[in-house]
Amino acid sequence: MTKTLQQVIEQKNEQGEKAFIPYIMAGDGGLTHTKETIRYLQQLGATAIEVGIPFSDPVADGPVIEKAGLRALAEGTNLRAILAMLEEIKEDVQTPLILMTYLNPLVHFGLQDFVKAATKANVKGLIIPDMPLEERDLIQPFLEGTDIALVQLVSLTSSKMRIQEIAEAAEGFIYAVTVNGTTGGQRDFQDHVMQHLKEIKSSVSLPVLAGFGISNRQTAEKMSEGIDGVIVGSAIVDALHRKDYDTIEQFFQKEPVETNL
Ligand SMILES: O=P(O)(O)OC[C@@H](O)[C@@H](O)c1c[nH]c2ccccc12
Repeated sequence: MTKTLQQVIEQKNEQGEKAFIPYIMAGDGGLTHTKETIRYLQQLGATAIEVGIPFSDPVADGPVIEKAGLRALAEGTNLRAILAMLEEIKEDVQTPLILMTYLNPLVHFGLQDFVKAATKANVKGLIIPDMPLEERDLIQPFLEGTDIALVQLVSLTSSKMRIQEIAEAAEGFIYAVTVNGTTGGQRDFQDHVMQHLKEIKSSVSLPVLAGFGISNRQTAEKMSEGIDGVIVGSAIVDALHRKDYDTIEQFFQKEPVETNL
């Protein structure tokens, strides 16, 4: 039996390392490129990889990811093709894959069919930012008995009570959103963000990872103090688009690797 997303993150932490989850947009540069990118990030030592499904109305996304999504859609990328591609490479990919998608493409695909296809493609986690906790029964019944974790987001404005509610339902890890707003950009984090992250960490048993606005190694290290790791999206998506691999590799401890990119 392969490890769950939560186990993989916990194992990383037990080794004294923070989890690092890069986000990529499926189909940006074409699906063959996405395939190679997944292999590359696995080789670099990503703890898991968050794979974004392009969508025309990405309400939580800032300009970098929105544009990447539009490029992917212009390439003709769709959910079915992405799942087929992931199934094709599943034998070579041990790094857990987390799909990040808005609800609309899933409903369009059919939720039950989607879960079946995602299970076949060995997907280990799911982030649906426009599906509030209260609506999770839309998909949760189909996820029972699979090892796909439905990851929940906690925001800066979530109350203690809300954090508790979310923590009870959450799986995999808690995604602590570090800004009020959309993905991307280089931010000056306020001190209270660190405090907020530590509070979340002290009130939940799942691993806590922070994401939104982390654009370099230094910020990644600072944000992960006292919690279990970070997620970086826009900085990775932008660097991949510019073929700037040094920027990507700065986030990893490891030596540079051979790549077909
Ligand atoms: O791009 P940033 O600021 O590094 O943030 C991570 C983020 O991109 C990724 O996790 C993500 C992309 N789209 C999302 C929508 C909602 C929640 C999270 C996401």
